[in-house]
Amino acid sequence: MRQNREAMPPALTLHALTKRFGSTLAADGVSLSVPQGETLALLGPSGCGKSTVLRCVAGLERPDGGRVEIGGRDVTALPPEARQVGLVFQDYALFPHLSVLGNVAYGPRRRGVPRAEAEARARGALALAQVPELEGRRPAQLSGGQQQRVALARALATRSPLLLLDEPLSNLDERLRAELRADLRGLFAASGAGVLLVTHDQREALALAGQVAVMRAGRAVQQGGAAEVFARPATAWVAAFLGWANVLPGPPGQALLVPEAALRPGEGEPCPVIARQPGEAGVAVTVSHPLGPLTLHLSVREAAHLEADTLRLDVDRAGLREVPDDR
Ligand SMILES: Nc1ncnc2c1ncn2[C@@H]1O[C@H](COP(=O)(O)OP(=O)(O)OP(=O)(O)O)[C@@H](O)[C@H]1O
Repeated sequence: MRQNREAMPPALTLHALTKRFGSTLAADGVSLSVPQGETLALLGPSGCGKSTVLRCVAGLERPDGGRVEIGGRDVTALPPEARQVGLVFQDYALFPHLSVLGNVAYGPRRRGVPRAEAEARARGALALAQVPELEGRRPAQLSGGQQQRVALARALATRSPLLLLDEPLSNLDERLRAELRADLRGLFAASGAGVLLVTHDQREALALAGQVAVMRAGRAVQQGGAAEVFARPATAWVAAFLGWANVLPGPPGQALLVPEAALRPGEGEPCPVIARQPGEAGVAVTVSHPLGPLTLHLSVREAAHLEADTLRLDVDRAGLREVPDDR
């Protein structure tokens, strides 16, 4: 199976995709690839161009330059309906006058699949999204989380080789988001589709995607395996965006990345504690260290090392990395 997949063209390839809105360069030569059956998260702060890239892939925006290939086919000039993609946006956009089953069967029906077959596919997709019991309801009779599952089922029912999701969990409360996040990865795998997922949420990217592309001001600044990108950010800006607490000034033009794994509380010289914040499983403390202010999370047991207003802290210098400071 795996060999077959590798021999197949990627689900999606972008070559130097560029899109302007007036003087805003929303996408600035973005190149990336989503292998068959894999999920790539497009991750970046608000306004960096994530949705623009996704909309160009879907055919909802026309790029000013570059090429979009889906399954090895150049679709740059094709209208959305000819592109074979399943779309899930943050506002669901279900048809209010159709039942859930009608909504989910709509895609295959439009592609000429006979009604019985389209409804069978829709039921299969609703089962995958774990809401088969909702098929007779109208969208107005669904909760936000249910609507989002139906929107996912609708995208799955198209059996498109590429699914595009724009902040699919952002309208849900924290509990529902955690619940659906846990299901999505399995759902993506079961679909076999390539998935391009837009999110500004680092945790969501890490939980859902094997691959990550970090975007900043229209450009894809770092791409790779999700764990690798999080563990080895290429620049200070990427590290800070990914939530690294300790990005310290380095030699001119450089920053020093200090992973928490390089910090040894309870060893070394006493350092003054300059801030402390209770967390879920212990306490986050910031100490003044000769390298700069360092923040670390202490378990309840490690917090025993805190003495009055100091913490002994040793830094394993072998674990530090210098990267360009592009902040
Ligand atoms: N239709 C449009 N007309 C003019 N400018 C636009 C349009 N769509 C997007 N932009 C601009 O292009 C840039 C990228 O927007 P985009 O929506 O792609 O960012 P994003 O990363 O998806 O942001 P968010 O996370 O806030 O949704 C922004 O500066 C935005 O204001």
